[in-house]
Amino acid sequence: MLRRGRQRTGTLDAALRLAAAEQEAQRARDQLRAAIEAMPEGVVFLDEDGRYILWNRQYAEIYAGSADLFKVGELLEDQLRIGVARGQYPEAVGREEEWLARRLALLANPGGRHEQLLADGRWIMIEERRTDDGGTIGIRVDITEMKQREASFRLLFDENPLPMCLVDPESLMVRRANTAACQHYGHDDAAFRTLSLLDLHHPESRWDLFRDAWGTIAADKDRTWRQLRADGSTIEVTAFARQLTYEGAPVVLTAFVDVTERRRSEERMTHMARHDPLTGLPNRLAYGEFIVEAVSRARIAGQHLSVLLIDLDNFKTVNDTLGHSVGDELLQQVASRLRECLGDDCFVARLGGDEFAVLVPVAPGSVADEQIAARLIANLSTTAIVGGHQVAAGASIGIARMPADMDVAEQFLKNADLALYRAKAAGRGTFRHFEPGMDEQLQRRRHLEMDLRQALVRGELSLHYQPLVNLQSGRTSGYEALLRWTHPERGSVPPADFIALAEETGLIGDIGRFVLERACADAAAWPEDTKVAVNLSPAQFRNGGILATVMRALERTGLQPSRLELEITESLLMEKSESALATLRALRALGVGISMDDFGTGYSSLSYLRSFPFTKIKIDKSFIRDLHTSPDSQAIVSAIVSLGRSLKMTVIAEGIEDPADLALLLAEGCVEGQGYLFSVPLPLDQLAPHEGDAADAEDAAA
Ligand SMILES: Nc1nc2c(ncn2[C@@H]2O[C@H](COP(=O)(O)O[C@H]3[C@@H](O)[C@H](n4cnc5c(=O)[nH]c(N)nc54)O[C@@H]3COP(=O)(O)O)[C@@H](O)[C@H]2O)c(=O)[nH]1
Repeated sequence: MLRRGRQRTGTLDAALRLAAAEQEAQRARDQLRAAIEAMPEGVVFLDEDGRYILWNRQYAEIYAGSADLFKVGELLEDQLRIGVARGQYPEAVGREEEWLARRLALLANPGGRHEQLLADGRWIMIEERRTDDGGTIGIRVDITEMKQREASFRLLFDENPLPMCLVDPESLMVRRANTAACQHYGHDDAAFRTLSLLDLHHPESRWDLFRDAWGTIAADKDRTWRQLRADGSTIEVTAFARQLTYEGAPVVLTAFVDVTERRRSEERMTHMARHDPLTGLPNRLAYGEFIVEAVSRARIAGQHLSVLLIDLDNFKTVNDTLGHSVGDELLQQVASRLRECLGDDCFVARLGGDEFAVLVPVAPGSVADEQIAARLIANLSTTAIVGGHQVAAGASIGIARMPADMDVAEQFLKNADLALYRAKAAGRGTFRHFEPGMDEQLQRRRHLEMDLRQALVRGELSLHYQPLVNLQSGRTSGYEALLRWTHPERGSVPPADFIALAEETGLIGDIGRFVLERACADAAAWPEDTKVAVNLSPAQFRNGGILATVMRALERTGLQPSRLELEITESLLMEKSESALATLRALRALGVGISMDDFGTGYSSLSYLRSFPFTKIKIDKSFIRDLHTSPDSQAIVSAIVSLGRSLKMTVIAEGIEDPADLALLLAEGCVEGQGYLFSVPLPLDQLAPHEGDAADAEDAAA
């Protein structure tokens, strides 16, 4: 009884222990289930044969297409087969057995991760591991969003028209390059993967990459680099870099914008802004900048500089007579000659028009600047063939020195300009140094110019007339028209003080027209046999239109062309201008008389007499002034008178003041005379009756 009782008690205990153990196991299973249900991933437990033990709701949701068949003890392999049959795995379609074999092999050797595409488009990442009891725990993570992001990135990267690379931030090796990068650099993707960012850099600018520091680039800083293409050509790119993670590793996404063309056009624009397009020389702007820097450097270093301001003597004539294209070609040739003549240490620029400037470093006390100026003048004076014509540019040069003349850049050119003005006034083809006081003279000249511009408008210009007397008959054969300027404050301004200024400033055009029209109009009222002589300056020929001006004056006033005499000087013929000679011939053909003024003062007067058939030669007053006391002057006057007779040209002597000189001229047979002995130049309303005055003077000479 007791034994049976003990047996019963033992069985009960065992049953109780079992129940308790089962309870414990159930509690553990419940806890495990609760734990895996709380996990966001799908979780599945399989036994050592690959049969289902446990899975959570997320797992069932992922495989909703076959979850109805999930049962404890069922083989995962069977579920996979059913899933394949139901079309749950698109990657298996058409190669079902192969897919299953691969999947089961992964299941049999768990430990890694792989991805799986489901029929509804979701991507699942599977990670399987062995458990201690030989079973398997499987984790399923929905990576659909990540896969979409990756696909978008790939699309953005691969299809991007901008060249892009993924670069390893440590080694700078290119991990991937997109199609645009392959096309742009000329490397294929495989070649790219063997290159580092340094290999893309131009050897001379590799330092840029180090200087920019990769860390700085990665910190969203954009840089412009010089790089090389596969064919060796150089390009300039702006690189945009951003740090990101690619396939689980940090990379720097680098996009390159090719700025080669933009840079080139910027360089072209900068070059154009600072260079003269015609000659390629630096322009006034570049010169101004250069001189400021050079002066400040020279001041610090105690060096000396000279500015040579060059103005071409014959440019305007070439331009006006041969046309602008010849003028342009002349400027180009001058620029080449300047480059050839000057050393590398000289800076040459075209400041505009026919004005060039050279900056020359000189040793203290040296006259190297003068030697250069002389060399340039000699070179530019030699004839060149321009547009099929023989042309000598000729040049005048103004020199200013630093620090001798000043040490401020702005004053440098101004002083050279003043010196240039002096060089031109000295007859051109020469150079002059700046001298203190020049500025004051220039100011005076500018004021005079301003007043002269107003003179015509305000009616301050008028004509005086000086008789031209027939020495044999004593009759007044005509009058020379001489310009007079009466300024309200300056008073009477002599022509010698303003004619040259009018020529240089171009005002001679308007003034010359006024003189011609006034003189023709006044002469039209004189007796029919009385002529009028009008002075023409070479500048009126250079600017063209003189023929038309004369014709218009004759037409408007009705004066017979044969009653007009134009006085020209040798300087016009010295210019050897074909067009000036052609104009003279046309005027002569009209019937207008042409008189050579100041004869004997030029260098080769006789040769000019062959260039053109003058109607009259006027012996310069310098030979008449001392005629009766100078045997030399007598010989010259005698020669000119006989020359005129042989060439059938009337000879007139100007500046007759002394009756003794008149007597000698009469004895030589000089035809006409002019001078204070007969009359000073007078206003129209004070002209004496023609015949009386001259006869009186001749009586005095007898
Ligand atoms: N292009 C133009 N030039 C002109 C015009 N009007 C004048 N001029 C030129 O200016 C120069 C000075 O002229 P001006 O002061 O009028 O002197 C003239 C005469 O007054 C002077 N002269 C005349 N007789 C005597 C004399 O007996 N003695 C003496 N010392 N001087 C005298 O000579 C000047 C005339 O010279 P020329 O022209 O050579 O006959 C002068 O070069 C003028 O040509 C103008 O409208 N246009």
